Amino acid sequence: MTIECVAIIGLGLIGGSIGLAVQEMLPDIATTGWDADTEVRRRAAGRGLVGMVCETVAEAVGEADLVILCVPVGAMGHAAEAIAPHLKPGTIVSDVGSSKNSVGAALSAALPDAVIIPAHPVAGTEKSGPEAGFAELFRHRWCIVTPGNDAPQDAVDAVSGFWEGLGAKVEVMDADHHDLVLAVTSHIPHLIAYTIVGTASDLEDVTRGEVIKYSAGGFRDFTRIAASNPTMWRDVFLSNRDAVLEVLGRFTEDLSLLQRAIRNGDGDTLFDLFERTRTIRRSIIEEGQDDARPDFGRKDH
Ligand SMILES: NC(=O)C1=CN([C@@H]2O[C@H](COP(=O)(O)OP(=O)(O)OC[C@H]3O[C@@H](n4cnc5c(N)ncnc54)[C@H](O)[C@@H]3O)[C@@H](O)[C@H]2O)C=CC1
Ligand SMILES: O=C(O)C(=O)Cc1ccc(O)cc1
Repeated sequence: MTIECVAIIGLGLIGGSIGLAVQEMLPDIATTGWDADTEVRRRAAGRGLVGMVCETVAEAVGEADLVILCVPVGAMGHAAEAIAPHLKPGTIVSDVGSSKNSVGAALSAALPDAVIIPAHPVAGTEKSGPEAGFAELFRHRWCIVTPGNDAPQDAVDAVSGFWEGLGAKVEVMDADHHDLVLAVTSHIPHLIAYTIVGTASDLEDVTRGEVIKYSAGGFRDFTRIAASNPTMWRDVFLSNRDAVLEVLGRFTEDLSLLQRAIRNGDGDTLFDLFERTRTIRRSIIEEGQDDARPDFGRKDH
């Protein structure tokens, strides 16, 4: 199955990065794009995020062999309904949503006859919008593909090959497992960051100026994550509710154990945990997965 034309719906950080990456790394594939926001379309055209920014969704997807929905998870169903009447037969529809179960269900409901191959590039930043995209975003990063049981293998291979062409490493997984893994590695860490930054800003005896002035590395790192797109992350937590609540339950139990250890002066419990967690950080650095920004995340950096 050859992909000659890709349509990107949603021209923000991820859609824009895909558009730039295809033009740079897969120049034989034509790119079209559309965004519901007129101003985003104008800025996307200005940056040349895709070969042609279209004024209608029909124009954007009509010739596409692959359509990739790059909108917030809560908007995937609407975007799928908008493209539905305009697809040519055999077009593959994919997405980049950070949660996969609910998105897969929304796409199947809106596009009962389409070939749907959901995917999630596990690469991003705290930034959003058409100015935030860059072509190298996916290089050396994982992209998880979550096809349904009846998905045609040639379409799975086409989507996997597409992501590999953008420099990503591909793993195929079922959507349930994806959602549990990402709850641990991405969704709960974001929730923790949002919480601690909120807690700091609510402390009555510590001024806002002091929080900013004395923000040592730890708090500063949390503020980067807590600056992430509110619409996108609201949708992630609402859509991956079950897995997030499952992992959050475990997390709060573990936090209570640490609370008790501190109260009891139990240094061994604290030390043993901190020693164990340090090895995880070392493994991430050895894997070359330590930063999402350009020029990072490579062993040769
Ligand atoms: N930001 C990140 O680091 C990552 C995000 N993702 C996923 O990628 C998707 C997009 O996220 P970003 O690019 O960061 O967001 P973004 O906010 O930068 O871009 C989303 C774009 O979608 C447009 N949009 C919203 N509803 C629409 C609709 N119904 N039809 C057409 N356009 C519509 C918005 O106008 C906006 O320009 C989300 O589902 C997110 O979960 C996946 C990996 C990383
Ligand atoms: O900026 C960061 O640290 C991220 O975690 C980016 C990110 C956000 C959402 C995803 O689904 C995947 C990656």
